[in-house]
Amino acid sequence: MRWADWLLGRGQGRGAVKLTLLALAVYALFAVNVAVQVHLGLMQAGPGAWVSGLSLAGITAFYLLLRTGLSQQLGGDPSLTLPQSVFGVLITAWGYAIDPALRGAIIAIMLLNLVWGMFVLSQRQAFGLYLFGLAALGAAMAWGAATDPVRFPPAVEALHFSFAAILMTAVSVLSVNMARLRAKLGARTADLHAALERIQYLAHHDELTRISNRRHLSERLAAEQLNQRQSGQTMSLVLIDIDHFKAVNDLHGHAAGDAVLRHFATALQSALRSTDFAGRWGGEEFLVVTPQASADTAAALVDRLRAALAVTSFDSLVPGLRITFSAGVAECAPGEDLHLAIDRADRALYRAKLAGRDRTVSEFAPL
Ligand SMILES: Nc1nc2c(ncn2[C@@H]2O[C@H](COP(=O)(O)OP(=O)(O)OP(=O)(O)O)[C@@H](O)[C@H]2O)c(=O)[nH]1
Repeated sequence: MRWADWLLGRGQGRGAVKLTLLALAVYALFAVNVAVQVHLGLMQAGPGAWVSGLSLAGITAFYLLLRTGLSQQLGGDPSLTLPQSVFGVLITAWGYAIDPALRGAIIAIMLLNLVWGMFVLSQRQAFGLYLFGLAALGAAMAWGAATDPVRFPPAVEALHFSFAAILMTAVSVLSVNMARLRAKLGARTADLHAALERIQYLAHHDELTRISNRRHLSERLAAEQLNQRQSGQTMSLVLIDIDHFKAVNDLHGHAAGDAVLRHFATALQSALRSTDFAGRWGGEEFLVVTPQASADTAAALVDRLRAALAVTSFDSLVPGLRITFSAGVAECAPGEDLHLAIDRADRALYRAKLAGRDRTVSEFAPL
């Protein structure tokens, strides 16, 4: 709805603008009430106009700060809930001090000031606002009773203050409890977000090497195949298998084997171009996908990895340990069944192993 957008804006602070408009409506009705009181001779015109005018001007200023987004630049809480509540308390206490005709409504208005921040203020802020409201009302009543005991009979003021204190304390207990609940809920939501992020991470990554797992690779591969259909270009797949890895485990222990896998995955990631992606296909086997690349381009990537691995030292794990790998490269034509291409890469890898390991073999699609 366009007029609603104009009134409330479209940004993040829409909720706060809405609440401030509600406050503006309350103060406008309050001003109408004051005007009726003045008309009936129950209140003096001067103080009535001052209270209504200042409260409307103040809340309008808050509305403009929120609606124009200026409140976001002021730092602190962009909804300006605490300043608005403090303003409400001050204007209420001051209005009472200049004309006690507001006596009938004063407690209700003070309570409204406390309730206003219930869904935003922290426990400390809610408690502080309560003390401030009590002090401001007490000061207005005490000042009136001391300076004008005819219009502010001390006994009546004391009685009203004690009613206000009881009700404001009760509302403040509710408000502080609400803030505590909100804080708990916030912490729980943050925990859930963190858990969800962790689950999403684990769903896509191999826990040991921190690179993509087989599930994520398969998803990306399927997406890449769609791109490939549109571009009509060949992509290549490379299956890589670390040579004699069982011996690493058997001779140096499973922990050393794990560390070798992590080192290997890191070296593999650094050898990739920005468009390539790789992951752990299973055990000591890795799959590299090179979009828009021929088998020769993919083999060049494998050469880079072999060169990087040749200068990678595993001495910190096992002194003198050398790691080599075998690779099978297969081109995948647009629209070709991915499984067939992976099978071809697997066959090429097998041939590389048979031929003596530490080498790359390419297998091309049958014509
Ligand atoms: N440390 C460790 N070892 C693993 C992991 N996954 C698989 N392996 C081991 O990897 C080894 C694979 O051995 P094989 O399939 O016999 O192959 P290989 O010894 O590498 O020999 P070739 O592939 O023929 O060169 C097995 O000993 C598995 O236990 C892992 O996550 N951590």
